Amino acid sequence: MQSIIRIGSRESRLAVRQAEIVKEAVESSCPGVKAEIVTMKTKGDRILDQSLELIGGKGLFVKELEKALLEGSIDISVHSLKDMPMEVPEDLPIVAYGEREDPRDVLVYKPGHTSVREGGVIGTSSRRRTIQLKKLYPSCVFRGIRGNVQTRLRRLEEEAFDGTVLAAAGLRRLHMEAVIGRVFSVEEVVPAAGQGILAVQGRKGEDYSWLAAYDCKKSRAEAEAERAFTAALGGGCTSPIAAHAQMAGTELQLTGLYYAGEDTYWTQTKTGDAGKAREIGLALAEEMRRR
Ligand SMILES: NCc1[nH]cc(CCC(=O)O)c1CC(=O)O
Repeated sequence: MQSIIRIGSRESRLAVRQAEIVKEAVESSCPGVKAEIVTMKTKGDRILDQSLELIGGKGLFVKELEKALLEGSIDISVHSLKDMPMEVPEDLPIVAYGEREDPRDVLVYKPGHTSVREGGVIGTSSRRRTIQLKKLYPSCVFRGIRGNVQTRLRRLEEEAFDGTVLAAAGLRRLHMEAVIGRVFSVEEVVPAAGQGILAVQGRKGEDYSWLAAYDCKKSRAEAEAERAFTAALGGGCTSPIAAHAQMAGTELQLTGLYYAGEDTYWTQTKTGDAGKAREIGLALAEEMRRR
């Protein structure tokens, strides 16, 4: 095994922090192995003035890193699983899943405030978050706010936003829990497939046994159920599909959110054998589509 591992990452603070989490895990479980982080700017990071859905979707955050993996300039790359397209190239599979951080969405208030005023403006570019928050804040207006965590918090402070929705996981990894105003339960706001899970992408056929200690079987099962559901309903790009799985013992419970158009949606839960995570995802998608 080579003793210097190169970990590819996007340049944002959150992305680098996530790569560091994997670096620390690998270095501590494999004595003698050192890792270095190689950062690159992706198209998704460069184009901030347009909706992701319009410029090409989630793939924009991973393409540059996939090219580097294929060329061999990095050995693995670390991503938020939530940002990975449902179809991963066959030669660049996900080779490990991190233990899940807090999967919930949170609301951050404008500095100095403890609520969102009646008729206030909530910043989010996510249709998944918008349709669910409209029920909780029926008087509010929802406006797009792209950019990484730091950019969004700055815009919340400087622009006409009363609150913004972020993933708890990102804030916790950055040790920024202090900005959290309200935490939404996974029933109030069903998270995106993979939210809170880190995905390590690698090259097919390569020996990644040094990641075995990092790989989390529970995250893998939950991710497979959530991503199978989302992929089956054509999500991941423009439709606001949500899915959240929880594995306990040998059981896995999956809640899916099905979007029927014009802000109409419903949720449904299915439980089954955790060893059949993908099948649960596909079956729930089928049941919800037929309803
Ligand atoms: N789209 C950006 C993104 N991708 C993953 C996370 C959070 C970390 C995670 O879900 O693991 C975030 C930030 C956010 O939604 O607030």
